[in-house]
Amino acid sequence: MLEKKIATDRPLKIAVAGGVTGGHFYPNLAVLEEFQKRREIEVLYFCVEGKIEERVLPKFHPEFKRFSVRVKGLRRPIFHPENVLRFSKLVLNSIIIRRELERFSPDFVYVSGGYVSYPVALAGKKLGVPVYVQEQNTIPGKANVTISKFAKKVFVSFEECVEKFPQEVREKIMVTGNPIWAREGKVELVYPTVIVIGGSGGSEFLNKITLDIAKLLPGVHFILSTGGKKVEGDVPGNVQVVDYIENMYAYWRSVDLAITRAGATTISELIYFNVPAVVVPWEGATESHQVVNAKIIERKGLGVMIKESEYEPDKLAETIKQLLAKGRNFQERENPAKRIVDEIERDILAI
Ligand SMILES: CC(=O)N[C@H]1[C@@H](OP(=O)(O)OP(=O)(O)OC[C@H]2O[C@@H](n3ccc(=O)[nH]c3=O)[C@H](O)[C@@H]2O)O[C@H](CO)[C@@H](O)[C@@H]1O
Repeated sequence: MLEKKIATDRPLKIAVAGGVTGGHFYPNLAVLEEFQKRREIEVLYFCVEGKIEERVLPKFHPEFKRFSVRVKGLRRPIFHPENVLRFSKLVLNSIIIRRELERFSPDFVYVSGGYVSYPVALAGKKLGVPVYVQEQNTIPGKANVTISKFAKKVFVSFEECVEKFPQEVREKIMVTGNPIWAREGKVELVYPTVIVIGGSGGSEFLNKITLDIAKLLPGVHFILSTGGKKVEGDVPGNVQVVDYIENMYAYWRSVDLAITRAGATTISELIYFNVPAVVVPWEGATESHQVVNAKIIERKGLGVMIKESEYEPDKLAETIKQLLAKGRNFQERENPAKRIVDEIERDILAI
């Protein structure tokens, strides 16, 4: 089928969904900013009420239109009684989303998972515009697998993700890497500084081990992002506690080491900015995907994975000393956002 191509001299209209957690949201921001470097764009971002995208977007991109949906994801296991109400709300929201999308009339839809991605992608399909879906993890989320069946292209971050999609969609998959939100900038820090990031929502476990380790390593400065989670216990003088860091790209470039959970986007950022790391996967994540993610850091020789059950303060302090002694080989790679934007432009623009 010969598709109508879009003229390059008018703004591109992009409908976007993906958020709730930073792991889904920041890769979208990276792609939108890459488009913005190249041409004028108009964006309608479908946010989930009260979540990260609703908070961060207006600060960095007040020019983007936003539409907030009040929704909660379905509970696992799927036959949970509360899901009856949640499912009805999803249906109602789907109708509202479709109406908003028609009104905006996008050139294409771009989604990255999380619970509004599916209704937005489906509405895009019904409207007859191309739908693109991006997966951050090694194991794809259920919504993304469903969307992949009618998507024009599927962008994945890791090679091992391809075989997790049904056979019939594999030819639409491109292994691009996970787009990185990498604006310009660095921060001035004392040497050595270790940053602790428990994903976008923080981690009580990482909060706890930071306090232990900081006592054992008084000469090391720690920055602990709690994601708003409580820090229990006395905070030593060498630990700086913050609720959330809005300019992570500047910190990734400037720290000497990171201690993190193994969310896919965090892992991709560690690799992109080449940050030595101790990675402690959250083992409750769906299908233990964080353990799979964490192993990538080991394979790349960038750091070590420690499981919660294997944690011993003295051993971890020793590992940190060794990684710090090795130093940092700062190096930025090509941003996967470029490959994704190149591909979409080739598809839809009359160039
Ligand atoms: C609990 C949960 O559902 N976790 C999932 C979620 O996690 P989560 O949102 O925690 O995902 P990631 O760890 O992958 O990404 C966190 C993002 O937030 C940013 N950040 C974090 C702290 C901070 O202070 N400032 C800041 O900007 C990081 O730089 C990164 O861009 O999405 C990931 C990607 O789909 C999944 O792999 C995770 O398993």
